[in-house]
Amino acid sequence: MSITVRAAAKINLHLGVGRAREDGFHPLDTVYQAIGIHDDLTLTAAEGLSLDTLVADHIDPAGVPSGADNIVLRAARLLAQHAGRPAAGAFEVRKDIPVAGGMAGGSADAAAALVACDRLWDLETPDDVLLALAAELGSDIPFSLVGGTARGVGRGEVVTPVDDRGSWWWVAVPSPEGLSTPMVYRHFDTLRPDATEVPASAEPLLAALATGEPLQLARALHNDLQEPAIDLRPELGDLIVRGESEGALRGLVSGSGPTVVFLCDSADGARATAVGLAGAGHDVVLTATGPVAGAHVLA
Ligand SMILES: C[C@@](CO)(OP(=O)(O)O)[C@H](O)COP(=O)(O)OP(=O)(O)OC[C@H]1O[C@@H](n2ccc(N)nc2=O)[C@H](O)[C@@H]1O
Ligand SMILES: Nc1ncnc2c1ncn2[C@@H]1O[C@H](COP(=O)(O)OP(=O)(O)O)[C@@H](O)[C@H]1O
Repeated sequence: MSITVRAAAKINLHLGVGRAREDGFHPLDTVYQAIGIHDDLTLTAAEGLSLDTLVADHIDPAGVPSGADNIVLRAARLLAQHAGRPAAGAFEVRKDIPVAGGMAGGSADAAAALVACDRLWDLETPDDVLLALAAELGSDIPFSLVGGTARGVGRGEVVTPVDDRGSWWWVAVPSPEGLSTPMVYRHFDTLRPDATEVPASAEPLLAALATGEPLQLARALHNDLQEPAIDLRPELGDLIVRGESEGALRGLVSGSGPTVVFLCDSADGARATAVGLAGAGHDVVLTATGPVAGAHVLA
């Protein structure tokens, strides 16, 4: 018996970051959107626990831990422990989400693992319990379960779906080398010693989202981690300028980077931007729409 669960990449349309809390995490006011770049996880009944990872051509397999450090196995163990049963099953993960790219690929896999184990092991875990286990594993993981477009507060783990009237076209350009999330947050602390306790509010972004107008959304996009990410990787600034000159409405670093996403006005606009960026020498250029669903079982 086996089950396949699909989980999506996320981008942050708004990422307001406040001064670090005593526990080291930063208070956030963020708006996540799940977009159509996916990892698919298949779990097959087996006695032991195992993991096989297959990656798309644009992903370096060396970046994905193969053993107990993989967040898929950590998620399976956490749910098994909670349910008081052994963690058992053979996982196969097909990755298309850039690794260490600011698109929450690991979080998507963890959310998919929680959903797959819950089904295969017949646990019927209540949603609030699954969300709490997800938050224990990582700040972005509750959103990977929920999907769509949602506001995240706290350290990003307290997630509420929001009104989104649009169907938005995105072009995503990953970098060959990932960027460490803790490193980018630490660099934020260095560059912004004056950061306020309360992060920049997501309200203007939410108002733009509700209009369904790409130009309004383009104007409202905001990411407090963009400055530290560009300071660590100056070429990201050049990439944003290039994409905007190829017709995108606005370019933005995705989360902690280094993936850069471009909002386009239409399918044609996205195609033209993608062709322009490929012509400028970017080997990997992905096109996607959002919002899409959170972790869900494929029929
Ligand atoms: C920056 C964001 C924006 O959505 O995403 P990515 O760019 O990584 O995808 C998230 O805040 C990443 O969330 P996630 O990757 O789940 O982080 P966690 O595993 O919980 O934490 C990893 C590390 O990031 C830092 N961290 C994370 C969240 C937060 N609100 N403040 C932090 O300072 C801490 O150093 C923490 O030890
Ligand atoms: N299943 C997984 N997929 C990707 N990365 C994983 C996975 N499990 C653990 N990791 C580790 O998590 C780190 C962050 O990965 P990822 O979630 O892709 O990036 P980001 O936090 O930038 O969104 C990776 O560098 C890798 O060491």
